[in-house]
Amino acid sequence: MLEARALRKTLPGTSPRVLFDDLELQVAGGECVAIVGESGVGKSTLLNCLAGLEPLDGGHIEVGGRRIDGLDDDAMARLRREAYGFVFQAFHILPHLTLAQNVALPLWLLKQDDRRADERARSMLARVGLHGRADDAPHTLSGGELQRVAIARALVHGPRLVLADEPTGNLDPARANEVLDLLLDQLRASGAAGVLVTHSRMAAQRADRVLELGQLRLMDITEHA
Ligand SMILES: Nc1ncnc2c1ncn2[C@@H]1O[C@H](COP(=O)(O)OP(=O)(O)OP(=O)(O)O)[C@@H](O)[C@H]1O
Repeated sequence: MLEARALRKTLPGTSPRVLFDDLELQVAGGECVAIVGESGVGKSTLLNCLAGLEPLDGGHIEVGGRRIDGLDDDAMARLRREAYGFVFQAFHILPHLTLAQNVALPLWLLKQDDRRADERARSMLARVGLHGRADDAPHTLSGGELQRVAIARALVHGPRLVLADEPTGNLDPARANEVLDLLLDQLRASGAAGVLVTHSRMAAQRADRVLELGQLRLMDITEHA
């Protein structure tokens, strides 16, 4: 589902710094890998490169069989809308929209019929345990509940790849566990590939594989995580 080969990224500046070189990453559909590593090592930058939001110096990336390198900005933006789901620590839930409207956003961007988008958003909210809250405003929800909304929104359009950056960073351990269970269940059910960047050992251990970014590559540390 995700194939990244020979990725190279250098940070520009007066003294350019190589963040990764000859980096390989393959993630199958329904599989979730965690990426860990010291602060500043380049985890979020790698996620941005996988999303086509930051340029690479070399290598190639395929998502659902489509190469993303070489796509122009419009084609990349389209592919991102269709094939990607994003979950971030800060939720990015829009305060003036209801929960159902927030979850329906990816479907609106794909120009789906409003009524059908609303139905799918509501059914997705029910799947993440927020049945009956679809017409509520985001400010009435707790942090854990908001992260459930973010997961519903990331998956509502059936993406092939879900990128999550510290999705449990601001939640207490019990809530973090629940949110992770939900994310992993939904990934497996939908057959999407998941890449989860995290500092949390607990979160990393829940993934199918744990990869550490260090010395410019990803190393499989699943056995030691
Ligand atoms: N736009 C940019 N221009 C220059 N340097 C940047 C830019 N964005 C990030 N960096 C640098 O790139 C390095 C990697 O940052 P990145 O956020 O990817 O690390 P990280 O591993 O995700 O860190 P953390 O775990 O602290 O979030 C850092 O040294 C950071 O200062």
